[in-house]
Amino acid sequence: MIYTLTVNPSLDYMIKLDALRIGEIQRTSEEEIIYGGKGINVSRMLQHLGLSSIAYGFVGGESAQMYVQGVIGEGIHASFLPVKKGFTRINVKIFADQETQINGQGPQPDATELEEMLQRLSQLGQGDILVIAGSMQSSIPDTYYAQIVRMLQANGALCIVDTSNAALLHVLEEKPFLIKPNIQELEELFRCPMREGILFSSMQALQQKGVKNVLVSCGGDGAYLLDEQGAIYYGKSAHGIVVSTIGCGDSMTAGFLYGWLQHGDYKEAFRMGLAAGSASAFTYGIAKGEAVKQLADQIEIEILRELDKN
Ligand SMILES: Nc1ncnc2c1ncn2[C@@H]1O[C@H](COP(=O)(O)OP(=O)(O)O)[C@@H](O)[C@H]1O
Ligand SMILES: O=P(O)(O)OC[C@H]1O[C@](O)(COP(=O)(O)O)[C@@H](O)[C@@H]1O
Repeated sequence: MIYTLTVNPSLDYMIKLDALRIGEIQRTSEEEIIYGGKGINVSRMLQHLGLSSIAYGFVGGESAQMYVQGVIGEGIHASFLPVKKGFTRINVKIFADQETQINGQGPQPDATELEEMLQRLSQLGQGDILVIAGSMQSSIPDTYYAQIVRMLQANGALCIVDTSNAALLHVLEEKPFLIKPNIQELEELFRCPMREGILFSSMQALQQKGVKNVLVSCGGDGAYLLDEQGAIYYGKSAHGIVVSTIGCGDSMTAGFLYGWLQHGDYKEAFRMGLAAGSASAFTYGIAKGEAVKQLADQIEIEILRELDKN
């Protein structure tokens, strides 16, 4: 079974403005609430591609009910733990001449609540896949994701992680199956701009720590994959009219997982990841499965380095 974990889900309040004018009272021209958060977006894209998953996470306060009902209403299997302190955050996504995002803090799980989640996750084992995605609230130790990956991999489950900064650094030590930083997150991690040569050596440094596959997304510039056999691929994004880039990374993670489960091949997984990311860029929200499959044929992938023969 596939599981996703979103420790800090969000009601994504998507609003359209002609232009964003700081310091003024403005009225929206369109508005919508999307039940967001990185893991949930992964579950949603998997569902659109025909794969079911169970979404775990923490919710809190009065916004929790709206969130959980919204997610379940979409047919996503959700099992969220209530947190006493704080409320499920509302992330404001402004579409004007540019995209602006203001992400909230979210509910603060305490030690007992964090332990309860670990108990729940400890049931996963051989044949299960957990996708952990998103940032963590300040009450959660930086080592929490690493602790989860250690426990699950010892049980025989496979882990995919999309996070950044200290949480990502700790996770690397546990050698997950896949990480998917974007280029900015990689630059933050290595504290330097990622020109091509540096990018490859950085991806290899991450793999030397034990991560099997490193997928680095670069927005409209496509993505790079270093697979577990040492091959490096570059894939271009598809061309189209960009509507919203929110959820592109999550779509890419889901597409990659889908492609890998379908074909057992990293290049095909990469193709589906790129197609899913771009399809969501051309959609307001997470793209439908049909749109992803149509784009997959147009995705061009270059092999930059062949497989390691040793
Ligand atoms: N402007 C865009 N045009 C086409 N495809 C895009 C665009 N932005 C993102 N994508 C696709 O989605 C993938 C993930 O996007 P990215 O913005 O790098 O992720 P994240 O949301 O994690 O920052 C990219 O590698 C690309 O395939
Ligand atoms: O957990 P974080 O890093 O605060 O991000 C949460 C936000 O990320 C999203 O999942 C979108 O993520 P991506 O654009 O990186 O795919 C939003 O739905 C949500 O508001």
